[in-house]
Amino acid sequence: MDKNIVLKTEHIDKYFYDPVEFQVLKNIAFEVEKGEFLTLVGKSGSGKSTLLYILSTMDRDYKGNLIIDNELITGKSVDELATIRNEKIGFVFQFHYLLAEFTCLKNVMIPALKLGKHSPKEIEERAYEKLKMLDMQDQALKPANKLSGGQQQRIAIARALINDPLIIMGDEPTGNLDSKNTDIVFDIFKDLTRNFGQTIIAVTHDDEFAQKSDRTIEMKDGTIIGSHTN
Ligand SMILES: Nc1ncnc2c1ncn2[C@@H]1O[C@H](COP(=O)(O)OP(=O)(O)OP(=O)(O)O)[C@@H](O)[C@H]1O
Repeated sequence: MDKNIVLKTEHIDKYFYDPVEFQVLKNIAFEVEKGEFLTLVGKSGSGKSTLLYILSTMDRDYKGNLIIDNELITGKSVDELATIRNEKIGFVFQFHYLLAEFTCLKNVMIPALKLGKHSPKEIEERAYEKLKMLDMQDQALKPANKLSGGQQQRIAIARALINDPLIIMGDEPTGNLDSKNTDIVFDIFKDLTRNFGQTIIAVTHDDEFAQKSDRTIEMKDGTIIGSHTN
């Protein structure tokens, strides 16, 4: 098998017990290849966010297996998961959660400072590199809250890239953007997958965004009902 699989789920089931027992995910099994731009779609309540939470190693309470980078993630401790997450996963959310008073540069540096693998000077250089990739280097020293929504999302993408993650997970990454900025974010994701071998898994309600991605997994009532190569 010469496919380069970066993430795999095997028969993932998940239940919620409050207020009554309810199976939110049923037998979720799929693989994601390196460099793939994958979108997860489905009606509200179909289980997309619950699944993304598991894929991003933030939820440990499920049945089945999650494998990332050929390593079994299921069963690891909270601390082990935090390390794996910092090293291998970048996050882009609907709301960017930038620290408003901090400069853009500092915001981008934070996940690398937390990881503590490089000196602050090296991290600053890397942060400038990422800002440059996103054409945001001129904004580096501005406080994050002085930028437009679209610009702030680009800073959030630079922040997600700072530790050179294996996978970027997006939870409605364009949910708060107008169509022009949605297109910009889409083009950035496409460029990252095409030219930098980045893998992206994004939950979206935007059908057009999904149809332009490489592959769309469709969920309904906690199951995968389709996987379409676009
Ligand atoms: N903590 C929880 N306890 C109980 N039920 C929950 C919990 N979180 C989510 N659910 C239920 O699980 C189902 C799936 O929710 P989830 O948020 O994963 O759906 P979704 O597809 O991401 O929806 P949306 O598109 O609206 O974000 C829903 O019926 C929701 O009400």
